[in-house]
Amino acid sequence: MTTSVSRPSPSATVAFIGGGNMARSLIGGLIARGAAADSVRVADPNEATRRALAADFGVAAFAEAAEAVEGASLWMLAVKPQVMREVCTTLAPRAQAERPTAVSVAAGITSTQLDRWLGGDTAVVRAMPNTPALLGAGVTGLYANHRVDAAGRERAQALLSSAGATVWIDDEAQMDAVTAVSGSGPAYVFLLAEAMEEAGIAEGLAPEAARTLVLQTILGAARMLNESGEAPAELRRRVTSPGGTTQAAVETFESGGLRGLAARAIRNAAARGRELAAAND
Ligand SMILES: NC(=O)C1=CN([C@@H]2O[C@H](COP(=O)(O)OP(=O)(O)OC[C@H]3O[C@@H](n4cnc5c(N)ncnc54)[C@H](OP(=O)(O)O)[C@@H]3O)[C@@H](O)[C@H]2O)C=CC1
Ligand SMILES: O=C(O)[C@@H]1CCC=N1
Repeated sequence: MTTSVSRPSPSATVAFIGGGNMARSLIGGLIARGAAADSVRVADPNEATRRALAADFGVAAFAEAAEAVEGASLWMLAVKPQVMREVCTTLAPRAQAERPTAVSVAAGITSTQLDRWLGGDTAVVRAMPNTPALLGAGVTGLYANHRVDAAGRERAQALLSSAGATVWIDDEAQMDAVTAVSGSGPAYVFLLAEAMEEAGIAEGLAPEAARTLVLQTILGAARMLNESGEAPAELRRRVTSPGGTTQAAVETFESGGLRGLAARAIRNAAARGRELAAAND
C-alpha cells in the first residue's frame, strides 16, 4: 500500500459517465484545482443535472455516454452499480476500438466484471473516493488490474488526487473494506454530528448554538487527528480527566457497545459491496 497527496495533471480529456453526487464532487475538485473545463466531459440522462454541471463548472455535458467519451482517453464510470453493466455494454465497441483507461467508482463492482462488460483486455482502475472530494479533502482507494501500465496508474492517481489523498490497494478484495471505511465513512461522521446536535438540543441548547458547537468540535478534532501526529486513543486520553465529564460519556459509549457496533456497521457495508457485485453481474 502506498499513500500520497499530489497535484493533478489537468491535460488529458476525461469523460464522466454519470453526473450525480460523486461525479459532481470529483468534477468540482478537478476544476477547483486547475483542470481546464474543456478537458472534462460528462454524460447524464437528466437535463437539469447536465445544465447544472455546465453552469457550475463550465464542462461540456451530453445526454449520451457515447458523445461524452469522444476524444477522452480516461473514462470515469460514475453510475450506480445497478446500471454499470448496461453502461459498459453500450460502450464496449468504443472501448475495444479506443482502448481507454476505464476508472470505476462503483461500490462492489469488480474489475473482472468491468473488463468483461467492456469487451475484454481493458485497462480498469477501481477507485473508491468519498464526497469531501468536493473540497479536495477526500481520500480515494485505488486498485488497478494487470492491463493498467505505469502511465495509466499515474494518470488515474493524478485525476483522483484532485479529490485529496490516494491510497493504492494491492488486493482487490480489500476494496470492499475501503468502501465501507472511507467511501461510506463521511456518512458515519454526519450521523454522529446529527446525534450530538440532537442531544445538545435535548440538554437545552439553542439549535444554532448546538450546530456551531458540534461542527467546530468535529472540525477541530479532525484537524488534531490529522496534524498532531498522535494516535486517536492518545488524543482521547488527553481530553479525559479522571472522574470527569468525558469519562462519564466515554464509559457510556463503551458500555453501549460503540466499538462492536462500528465493527458490525463496517462489516455489513463491506458485505453489501460484495452483494452489489453478485446481484448486478
Ligand atoms: N455518493 C458517494 O458518496 C459515493 C458514491 N460512489 C459510487 O459512485 C457511483 C455513483 O453514485 P452517486 O453519484 O452517489 O449516484 P447518483 O445517482 O447521484 O449519480 C449517478 C448518475 O448517473 C446517472 N445515470 C444513470 N444511467 C446513466 C447512463 N446510462 N449514462 C450516464 N449517466 C447515467 C444517474 O441518472 P438517474 O438519476 O436518472 O438514474 C445519476 O445522475 C455509485 O456507483 C457509487 O457506488 C463511490 C464513492 C462515494
Ligand atoms: O452508499 C453507497 O453505496 C456509495 C458507495 C460509498 C458511498 N456511497
